[in-house]
Amino acid sequence: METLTKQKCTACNKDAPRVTPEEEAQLKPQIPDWQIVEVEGIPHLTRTYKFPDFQTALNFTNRVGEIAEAEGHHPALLTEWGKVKVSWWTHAISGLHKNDFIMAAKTDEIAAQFT
Ligand SMILES: C[C@H](O)[C@H](O)[C@H]1CNC2=NC(N)=NC(=O)C2=N1
Repeated sequence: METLTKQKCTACNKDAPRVTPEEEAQLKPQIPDWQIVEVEGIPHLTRTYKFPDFQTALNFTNRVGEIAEAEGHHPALLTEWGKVKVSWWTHAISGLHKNDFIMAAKTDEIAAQFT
């Protein structure tokens, strides 16, 4: 099974396929520090990263924004002093798509550059 970080997002519309439980079980081990949480009935992939200060948190936020723009797939970002909460889900299908797993893995790659 291909590494998530090497994959690109696909354009999503309302008919895009949600990840199946089997796919989720196969993909989730590549993003072990992420949680799947339901928000208003919609599953989100979410993780909170810690940073030494606000400026570093903001720099990370902007880097995640850059890859979101590059991939055409966007997160929810809550940037606070010393931490950033990142959530990925696919609005078009009100659920989780493979794109969300790809972007969570790419988010981890960016975070690794801040350690
Ligand atoms: C037109 C534009 O490509 C779409 O609205 C994209 C933008 N980014 C997106 N990001 C996410 N997370 N879900 C979407 O459904 C989505 N749709």
